[in-house]
Amino acid sequence: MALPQDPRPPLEFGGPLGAAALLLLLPATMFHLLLAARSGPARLLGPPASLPGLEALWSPRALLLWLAWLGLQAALYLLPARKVAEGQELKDKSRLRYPINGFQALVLTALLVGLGVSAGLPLGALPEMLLPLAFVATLTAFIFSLFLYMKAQVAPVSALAPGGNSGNPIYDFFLGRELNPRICFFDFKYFCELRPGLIGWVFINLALLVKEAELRGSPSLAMWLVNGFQLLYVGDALWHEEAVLTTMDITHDGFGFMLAFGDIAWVPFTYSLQAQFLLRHPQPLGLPMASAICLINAIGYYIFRGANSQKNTFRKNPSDPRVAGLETISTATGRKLLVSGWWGMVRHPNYLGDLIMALAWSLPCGVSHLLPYFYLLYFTALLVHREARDERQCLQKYGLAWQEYCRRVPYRIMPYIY
Ligand SMILES: NC(=O)C1=CN([C@@H]2O[C@H](COP(=O)(O)OP(=O)(O)OC[C@H]3O[C@@H](n4cnc5c(N)ncnc54)[C@H](OP(=O)(O)O)[C@@H]3O)[C@@H](O)[C@H]2O)C=CC1
Ligand SMILES: CC(C)=CCC[C@@H](C)[C@H]1CC=C2C3=C(CC[C@@]21C)[C@@]1(C)CC[C@H](O)C(C)(C)[C@@H]1CC3
Repeated sequence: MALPQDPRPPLEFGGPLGAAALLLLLPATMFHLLLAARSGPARLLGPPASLPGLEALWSPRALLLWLAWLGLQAALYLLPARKVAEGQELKDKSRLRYPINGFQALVLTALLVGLGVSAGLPLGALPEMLLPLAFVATLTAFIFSLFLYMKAQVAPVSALAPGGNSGNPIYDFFLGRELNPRICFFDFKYFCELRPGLIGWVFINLALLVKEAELRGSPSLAMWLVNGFQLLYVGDALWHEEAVLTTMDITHDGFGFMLAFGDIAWVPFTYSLQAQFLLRHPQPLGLPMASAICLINAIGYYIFRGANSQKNTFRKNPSDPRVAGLETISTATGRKLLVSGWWGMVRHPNYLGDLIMALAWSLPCGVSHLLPYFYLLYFTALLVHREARDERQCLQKYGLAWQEYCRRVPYRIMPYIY
């Protein structure tokens, strides 16, 4: 493994051509999945049974609902927070401050939706609006990314992200130029990463469950499992909201189309694919199988949470008794790397746990269709690519110490396999 010599970051995602292709491919894939999930054959591969006209995509009601949703989440973000956390140190040695009130936003949204439903709000009508909602979310992502691109023109150089400033407008629009774009205390990237899309995902799932109950008398066991597992995942992310401040997205990546579209459109409309599939393709699921799937999800969650918490605790305070006994290697930066505990098993144990959970989310959908396994396939590709990006950055940051870590912990994600 050679240490990188060139201080300019290499172009990622296939450079400008790859970025241009992804700008079209990502929204096209999302619409393909939405259409496939509602079609009889539910084919992942191959063209959808029919293409929607503009009237199926455009709806003023969907636009209003979407704007109200964004407004509500922005208002909840601005409410007084139980804690204000500091982010990682920036290039100019300053630290940004972030409100920790994401879980509170989830609970308040649930209360408001509950009140709305008891006042007659037809939650079961939401599944019929998914297509136009996804359309306005995509439009919003394009317009918002354009705003972010222009905002970066007037940002100081110290506010720019390490990548995303190649000079090629398509590449930079896709990757994002500014690291932490914000207006006053309102941080756009942090807000989008955890609020409208992630919370929206849970309520889309819930609406699909309600619709299934309307259609068939009660929700199926498979639908309960998918809703429960994904609610646990989102609730966990918001409960441990502060931990997102050390992820690659916040500390390294600029905020451009990739993350804006990913956060506000891709996450709610493609991560709810299993529940969308189950609404139109009910699957029988017995208790023994359901228990086995719950066990798989629990194992995945145990590894995911254990690994993420161990690293966060260690990064916050290496002398914390929960991590003080773990073996470490020193690096030239003064920071240490864990080489025992979860991080001594593979170099990305948190990815392993996340992938096991992804499998558990698809299994309730049976094995008759490939479509509900899209998340598992896409997520494997995303994490393998993300792992390679992270390794490159760590090698640059930690040099020989990282090489020593790779020697001591040879597997990346899956022990003895990868
Ligand atoms: N559901 C989804 O769509 C997605 C979920 N995720 C999940 O998000 C979570 C966060 O992932 P991500 O941001 O990619 O990265 P990680 O949380 O894995 O963080 C990687 C960083 O951890 C630090 N690190 C690496 N090895 C060690 C070690 N041995 N000891 C101490 N520190 C170490 C390094 O940063 P430093 O040394 O600077 O602290 C490295 O850059 C994961 O659980 C992932 O599965 C991610 C993407 C999408
Ligand atoms: C294909 C495409 C548009 C890619 C963009 C990728 C984004 C969808 C993901 C990048 C990193 C993410 C994270 C989460 C959701 C998906 C995105 C935005 C996350 C918020 C999910 C919940 C986890 O607990 C998490 C907080 C660790 C996680 C952070 C990274």
